[in-house]
Amino acid sequence: MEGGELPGLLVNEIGGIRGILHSHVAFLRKHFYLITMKELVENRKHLSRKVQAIYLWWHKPVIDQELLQSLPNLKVIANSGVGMDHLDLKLIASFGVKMANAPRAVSSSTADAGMALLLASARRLVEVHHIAISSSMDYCEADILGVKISGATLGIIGMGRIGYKIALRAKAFEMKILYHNRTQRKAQEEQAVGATYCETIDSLLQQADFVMLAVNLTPQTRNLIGKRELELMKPTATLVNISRGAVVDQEALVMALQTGVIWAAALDVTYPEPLPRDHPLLKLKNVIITPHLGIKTDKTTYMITEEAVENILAALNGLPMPSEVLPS
Ligand SMILES: O=C(O)[C@H](O)CO
Repeated sequence: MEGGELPGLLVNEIGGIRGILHSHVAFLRKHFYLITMKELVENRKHLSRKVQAIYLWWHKPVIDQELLQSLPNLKVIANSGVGMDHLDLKLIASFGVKMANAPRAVSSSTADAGMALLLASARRLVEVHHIAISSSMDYCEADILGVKISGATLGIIGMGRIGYKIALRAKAFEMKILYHNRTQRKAQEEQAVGATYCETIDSLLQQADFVMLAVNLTPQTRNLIGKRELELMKPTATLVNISRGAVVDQEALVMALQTGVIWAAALDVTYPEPLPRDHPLLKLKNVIITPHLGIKTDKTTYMITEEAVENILAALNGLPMPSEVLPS
């Protein structure tokens, strides 16, 4: 069955490690004739002309010149997340192909994940879980003392949708909120959560008990937090990263955590992902690492697919796309 006149949608695979979720297939098939990369490779002559859209799941399939050249009717690529750092936007645009991300769907869950990491790190949940399930349950109270959340200062770097949702959550936890935003000051958001704007990242780093990274990865934010920045942080502070691993100089971070320059780190993102099993970050007690958990809830992933479909259909029908991303 070829889906009648439905437009062809290329996906990496269905299920598996880098495939769209089985639970989304029926919904996608209402609108598209689904083609997997394997099917495309096996039947290029027949299928390549059918592909009008690509839905990227966990950055797959890889979009390169060869793939773009092989799909003469491709009109739009939708990404299952907000970060587009894995794509060469200029290359894609040069083929006349539009692009979209999914900012509406991802922000709440990513902010939840950031807050979960902050809380887990502050109260040492992973360490105490291991104590609780160990046979002896012997521990010295002084060894599991954490950081009090209410009254502590959170510094958010990047006050976009996700940064703002983190601020809303932090307000409910009675935290003092500082933020820095590279492009513009966010007066409305500031007022809504009682946040204080820091002109410079340095001043935020010096004051915060928790630093939350919520920026996109761009050439300007790569290695934004290096040795110098870590040394500006309080020795009692925690770094939480929910953006991209490459925003932090990981070697400098390892050193800072090993030598007590900062107290702890909680990372949803690293480079590479996953880290090699012998990576020093995996050996440190003052680090919590989650495997890019941000969007991973049943409802969020479904909403992402809905947002992708909305964008693809708009592009195919010549309508404005709700979350179009233009090359900068
Ligand atoms: O970019 C995002 O929205 C998440 O990191 C998932 O890729």
